[in-house]
Amino acid sequence: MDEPTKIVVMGDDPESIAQNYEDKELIVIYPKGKRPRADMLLRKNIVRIFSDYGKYPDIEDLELIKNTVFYLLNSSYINNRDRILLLFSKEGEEHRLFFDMSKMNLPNLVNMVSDRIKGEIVENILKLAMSIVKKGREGTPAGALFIVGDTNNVKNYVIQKIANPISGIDREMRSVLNEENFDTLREFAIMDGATLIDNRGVVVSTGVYVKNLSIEEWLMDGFGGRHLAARSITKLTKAISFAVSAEGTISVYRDGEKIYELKDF
Ligand SMILES: Nc1ncnc2c1ncn2[C@@H]1O[C@H](COP(=O)(O)OP(=O)(O)OP(=O)(O)O)[C@@H](O)[C@H]1O
Repeated sequence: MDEPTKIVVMGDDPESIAQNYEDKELIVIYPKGKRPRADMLLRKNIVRIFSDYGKYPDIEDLELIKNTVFYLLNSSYINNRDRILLLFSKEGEEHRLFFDMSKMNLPNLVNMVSDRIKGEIVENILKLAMSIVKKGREGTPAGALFIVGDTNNVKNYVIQKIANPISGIDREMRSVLNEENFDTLREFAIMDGATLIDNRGVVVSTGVYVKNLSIEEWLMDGFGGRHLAARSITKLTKAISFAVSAEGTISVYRDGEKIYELKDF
């Protein structure tokens, strides 16, 4: 086995594994409700990620591990040249998996849309979408629709349902590139309708509806309004759309096709 370039630690007790790797850089994923010990907070070679899902990795739960790797890849914690040693603790035992990312051919959303949207914008919209899944609306599930790029053209196909609620907010506070804005942006995004984001990552409108959805597609696909709108707008324009369903799935559309899906992280 080649030397790993990154070590990812997860499971019911990630810290007991992490302490065996004092001199290594680690990405430690904490399960719901587990807070880092003080000595872990002091360690500089640790990236801490908190999973709110409350699921513990099971040796058989490859779906969860796959989604964790997807998430790390699409949030740039790892890249497709890394060799990953994934360690997880389960009921006092340490299980090991080794992934050579260059051999895995995993869908990397950033690459799939790099001709249209900057990678850092994609990463942050994905993070914002995931925070909507995790936090919902006061504890109940919430959804959203982000329509990103080709904004002038997109405006021809949408209507502003209510006076644009975000227009009074400073431009800097409307940027998805600054994670400090996420609380505000999340509140606007979970309101009725879609959120338009320009190709600099600035939210330009919220509460817009995609017009003239095809009734035939609606009937044929059994799609809900949000997913049909997400798909339709990417057929009509060069925008990329991110639909966050109330069930917790994030779907990304380009040119009328779903190109990526993230769930159960
Ligand atoms: N044409 C549209 N343009 C923008 N947003 C829409 C449109 N239609 C529906 N939505 C938004 O999607 C929300 C959910 O609508 P609906 O339940 O029909 O969609 P869905 O695809 O089944 O939803 P979910 O994504 O939660 O599964 C609506 O409350 C509204 O905020």
